[in-house]
Amino acid sequence: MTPDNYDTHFQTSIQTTRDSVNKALEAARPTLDPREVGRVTTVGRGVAMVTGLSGVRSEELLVFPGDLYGMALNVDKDGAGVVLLGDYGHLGAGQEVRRTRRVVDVPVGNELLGRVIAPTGFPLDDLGPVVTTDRLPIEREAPPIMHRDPVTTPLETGIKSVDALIPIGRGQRELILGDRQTGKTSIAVDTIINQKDKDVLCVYCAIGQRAAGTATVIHDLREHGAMEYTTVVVVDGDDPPGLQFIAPYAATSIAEHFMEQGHDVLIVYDDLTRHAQAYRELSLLLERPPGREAFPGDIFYVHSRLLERSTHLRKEYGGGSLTGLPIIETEAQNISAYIPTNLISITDGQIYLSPDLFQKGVLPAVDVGKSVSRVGGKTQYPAFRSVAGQLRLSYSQFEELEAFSRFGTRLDDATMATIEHGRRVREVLKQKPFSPLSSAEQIAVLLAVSGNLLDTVPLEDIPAMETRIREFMPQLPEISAAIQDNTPLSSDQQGTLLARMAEHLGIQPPDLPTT
Ligand SMILES: Nc1ncnc2c1ncn2[C@@H]1O[C@H](COP(=O)(O)OP(=O)(O)OP(=O)(O)O)[C@@H](O)[C@H]1O
Repeated sequence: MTPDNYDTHFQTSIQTTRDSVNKALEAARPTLDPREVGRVTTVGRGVAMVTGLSGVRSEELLVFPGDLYGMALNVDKDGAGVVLLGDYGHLGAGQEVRRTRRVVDVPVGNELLGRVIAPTGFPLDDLGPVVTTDRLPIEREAPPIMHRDPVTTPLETGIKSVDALIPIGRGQRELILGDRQTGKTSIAVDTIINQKDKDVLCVYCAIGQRAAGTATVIHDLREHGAMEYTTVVVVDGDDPPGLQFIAPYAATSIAEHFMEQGHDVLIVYDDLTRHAQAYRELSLLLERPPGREAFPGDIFYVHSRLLERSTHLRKEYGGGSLTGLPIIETEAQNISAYIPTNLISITDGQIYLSPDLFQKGVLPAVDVGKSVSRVGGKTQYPAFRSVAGQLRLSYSQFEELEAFSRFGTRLDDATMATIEHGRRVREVLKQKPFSPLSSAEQIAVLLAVSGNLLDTVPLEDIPAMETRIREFMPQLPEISAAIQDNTPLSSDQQGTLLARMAEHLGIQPPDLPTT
């Protein structure tokens, strides 16, 4: 090697060594990952107080040891009150807590259809992990008023007493309330089952229910093929109150994602009484001042900001809709208690289920007098309205007359006829669970009873008559055509339909000429 060559070789090897030393230094340099770490001071039932996190924001997600997450709810200068979102048995004072700088969010997307998940997105079925590309925060602003359109399309429940007397529209919020075991869940589940082939996606959110009750609902949905278009969000009564509190918000974000893609969506909150109780528990533990019935002062806001997210979006914003069916359990039929009155004033109507009617076997036990739908009437198909328009009024009048007749008063023939007719209407409105009727079938059956066709039929034969009318439906295509054309049934058309049904049933209708 010449001295020149030697020099070049030496320089190159020095450079190589320098490069590798630099590389090694770079790899060994500690990366600074600033983390704000605080300490737990106390742990209560489902809440923890933490200090040392000066920058923590309200509703921020915090991480505790053992992969336990919490949501900061009370933030003040001395520390933060945190709602725990998981099993907190291992947590104690002095343990570390870290900020995440993000809010609580939930996976969203079509992958969730058919799944049963916790409000955190954790799978509760045996279908493997929930893998979605999108996530949304659980707390989101409701769509602004300029993004909203009037409610115009009916949401068919398949339940005669609801569709005929208290119709619901897509984008409406209709409260279902009643004492325990009066059939509240059944109405909601029947409505979900009736959305099959109607292009409506559903989210059922069980809050604080018995595990057995929720399992039955999921079984019923599976059995009737409704899980294909439904997501179930479950939080048990035994779960921490923090999880119960976030559940309806998480479920709404899942539903909103479908709505923003242009789908019509139905969400059931079963039930918001448990949700209010969980929030009351958290608020009392966080030492917030109690108000009426010991609920915190912002309980109205908690529910209104949830239900404001139900709406019908304008076409420019996707045209989807979110119909909300919140459920509330009353105590001793007291619908003027704090939470029921709050929700009655937030929603666009209510379906009240009466324990008295339930005991008498009038099922579903819908109390027509105390139920109302403030926007759904406008969405009813014109063909439906032409048959059921007067039904609500005449049914209420019948109920009054019937109550009066119990005093043993002697009644004239016309009044007796009205009562007998009303009894048949009531019999027709009875319906078993999981037996939804299409709108056309409902119109035919209601036409038969409102056209006095069934007045001579004994009460016990009414269900059989209804079955025969439904079987006869394929021969009454006019009804389906009127629904499709959005036209009412003229009195001539009604007369013809009644005559054909009378002939099929072998009944002499009172208003048709005898032959
Ligand atoms: N239309 C109906 N016909 C016959 N039985 C019904 C009808 N609706 C509900 N039931 C029965 O009534 C019982 C109570 O129904 P459901 O569980 O829906 O009531 P709930 O008010 O939601 O109860 P909870 O207070 O436990 O939440 C159930 O056994 C159900 O099968």
